[in-house]
Amino acid sequence: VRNGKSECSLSIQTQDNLPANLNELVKCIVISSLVTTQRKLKAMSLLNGRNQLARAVLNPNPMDFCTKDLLTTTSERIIAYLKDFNEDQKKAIETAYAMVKQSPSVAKICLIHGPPGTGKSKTIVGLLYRLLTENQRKGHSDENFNAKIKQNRVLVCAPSNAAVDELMKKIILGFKEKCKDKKNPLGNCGDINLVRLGPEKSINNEVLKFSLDSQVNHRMKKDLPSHVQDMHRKKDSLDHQLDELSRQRALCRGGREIQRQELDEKIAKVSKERQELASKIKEVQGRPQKTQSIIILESHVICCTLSTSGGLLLESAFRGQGGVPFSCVIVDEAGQSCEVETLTPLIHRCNKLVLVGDPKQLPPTVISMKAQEYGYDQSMMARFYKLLEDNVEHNMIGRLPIVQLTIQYRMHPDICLFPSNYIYNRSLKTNRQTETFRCSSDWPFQPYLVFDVGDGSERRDNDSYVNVQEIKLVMEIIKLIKDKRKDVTFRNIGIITHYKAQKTMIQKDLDKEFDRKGPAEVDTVDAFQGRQKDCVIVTCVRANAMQGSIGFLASLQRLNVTITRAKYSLFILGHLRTLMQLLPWCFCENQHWNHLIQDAQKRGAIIKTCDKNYRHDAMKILKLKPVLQRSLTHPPTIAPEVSRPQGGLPSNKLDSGFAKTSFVSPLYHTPPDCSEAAVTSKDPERSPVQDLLRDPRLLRRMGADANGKFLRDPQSLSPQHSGATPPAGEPSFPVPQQDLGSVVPQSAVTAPSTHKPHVQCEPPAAITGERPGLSVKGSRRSMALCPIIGRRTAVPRKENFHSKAKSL
Ligand SMILES: Nc1ncnc2c1ncn2[C@@H]1O[C@H](COP(=O)(O)OP(=O)(O)OP(=O)(O)O)[C@@H](O)[C@H]1O
Repeated sequence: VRNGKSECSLSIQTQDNLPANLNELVKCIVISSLVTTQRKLKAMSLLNGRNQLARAVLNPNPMDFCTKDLLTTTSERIIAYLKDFNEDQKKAIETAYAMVKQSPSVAKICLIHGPPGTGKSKTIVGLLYRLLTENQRKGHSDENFNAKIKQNRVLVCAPSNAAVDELMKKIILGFKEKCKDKKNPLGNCGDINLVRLGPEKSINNEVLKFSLDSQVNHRMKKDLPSHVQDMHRKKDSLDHQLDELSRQRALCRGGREIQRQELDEKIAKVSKERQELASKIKEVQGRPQKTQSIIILESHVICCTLSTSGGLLLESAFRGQGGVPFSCVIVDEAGQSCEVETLTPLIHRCNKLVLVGDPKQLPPTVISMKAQEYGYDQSMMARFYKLLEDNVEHNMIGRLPIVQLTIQYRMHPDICLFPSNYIYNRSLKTNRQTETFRCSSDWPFQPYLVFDVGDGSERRDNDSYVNVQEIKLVMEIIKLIKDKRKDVTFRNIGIITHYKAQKTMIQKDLDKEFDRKGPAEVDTVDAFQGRQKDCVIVTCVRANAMQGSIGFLASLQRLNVTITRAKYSLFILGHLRTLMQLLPWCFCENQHWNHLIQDAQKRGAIIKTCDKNYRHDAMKILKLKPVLQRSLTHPPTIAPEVSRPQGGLPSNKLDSGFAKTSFVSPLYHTPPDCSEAAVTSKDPERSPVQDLLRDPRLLRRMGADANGKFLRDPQSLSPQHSGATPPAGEPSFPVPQQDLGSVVPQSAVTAPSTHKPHVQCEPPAAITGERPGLSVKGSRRSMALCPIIGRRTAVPRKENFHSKAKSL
């Protein structure tokens, strides 16, 4: 600090396009740190020499993955503990536990696949409990919590700080709750020792007291003589003074030159004093490295980002200790980290890797198209998953060696229905209690509706898009929700849009309407990954029936995250003709939205609307009169014991008198002036693939002859999911055909045209370089400066946890 100003020296090397004798000011922007990249490089270069898992990672075969058949003996106490878990979760815990208990020299990987809300974090906590408590009871050395080398130390990582912190909150709650003697806990987190590595500024306040730095500070201060403690207090006070002076300096604008100078001088003086004091403290109390190492060695669970696990801190703490420092490495959100990032914690030579995640949700964010071409945006978990699925398909193995979590605790069953059938091969079921809560009459709104905003049109806004009509409808819906439920707050409603310009405009309207106390949070789908809201409104924006391109909206993973965030109500707003248009030049582009819309159509969940009816049509989100209400998805079924296949409870049992209207009322008929926006499908029973097969160009591309006979396997172009929306009448969609007429009259139904002229088609997102929440131009600029961005900065997820975590 010189004259009250912070200065730093930089050495800049140029590629000779700047004159060497440049005397002008040069503006420098820090684009990114290379630390993470260096760690990834290090992990790759060390992989072969250090780790027996290397072969399994590079050239995996099914034997490298552990299966459910590994049996372990379980104590009464563990059996009692596991009562809180469902069967899948128990299997996952037992499988991973058995793997860790195998000889440390046997390299093995355990894959735990958990669709949205299926309790991945809960399962990790259960696994940690299983691993860390067994030995304590048997009087092993781990009972001594000061033991330098833990028998059972676990490294828990996730790709982002936010994800690590969210998981940590659950670990803390889980272990504190199960502490044997709460008044005399054996560790700093119930009966275990827990530490969070990483810079304090990136750690969530709720878990900050477990950070390595605060534990080091606490321990060092505690053991210090009183005069050093005084020095610490003095330093804290100088910090405080500096903050205050800087604040005054920032406010001192205009022509107050003398005052500014005085403040600058004071700041310089206090800074100098603080710096000298800090050096003195270091001198007298010694370096914190030793304390850091002790805390790390004493910890049972070490939590950090994948990148931090490759830092020098862990390496130096374990140097000279001998043996492998961890009994296993657990990676949460493994579907969201790049391969090389996932390699990082393996530098510690641990042979047991547990990957927990969902490759069917958003993959790692990689901006560079080139990097994407080389598969850099594919996670290790996704690669393993594909390989194992291929093995099953080719009968090389009988079943997938992946533990699947299949019971979800988040969504209303009507919301869960489509993702379960289409994305998760009909395997995702709703926990019965969750179903009862979600269908409760306390919640006055319908669970699942798709609004066809037929008169909406997209407008380019710089490098993004807006759709003003959809915004109008969003506002009508929000106003209605707010009107009906005064208790609905910012935390309860999420508005998801894929376009920055739309987000900004909605935010402005919300601020205006609700005086900045907006009842909803607006953001991109990427920001919502891992989070949930009571009600989610999706505005799709794209409405370009002439071109049909929907950009990055088309990705199945993005669609999946978009439609699986809501607990009670999901309202999707879009221009359905654009969304379901199957493009002749890119068969795959809109196929997923096409399926979603066809499914909604079969379930009678589509509401066609246009400008003059927005307010009126928004009312249709209200639940129906009890006598007329029925599940949109299923007739009543007898629920099996724990959970049952998708479909709401017969809502007439539960819904109360909030209703204003009914699905069979004329309200739901297409108003005459909306006919333009008819939802299109020639034959609702015909699958989109069948429709496409009529197009000779597509037939050729799919390897079929003019009669539609396949010359090669059409699977490569057909939806990759065997759970694709089945034709009406199949058991999973038992809505009778006549239901369709009550919402969208059959007469309005026409086929999506696959014969648009090629020249008018906009290139797909992959070509335009579109990125979620980024402007097109912005992303190109980023590509030039920063070829690869491995991680998005995630926003804390799972807001429902906050209230509990406050009591930590
Ligand atoms: N066996 C269970 N019994 C009761 N509730 C459960 C069970 N498993 C999970 N839950 C609840 O389901 C919710 C979601 O759990 P969790 O956060 O662990 O899921 P997740 O798979 O990590 O979610 P996400 O998809 O957001 O990553 C939590 O409120 C949790 O308490």
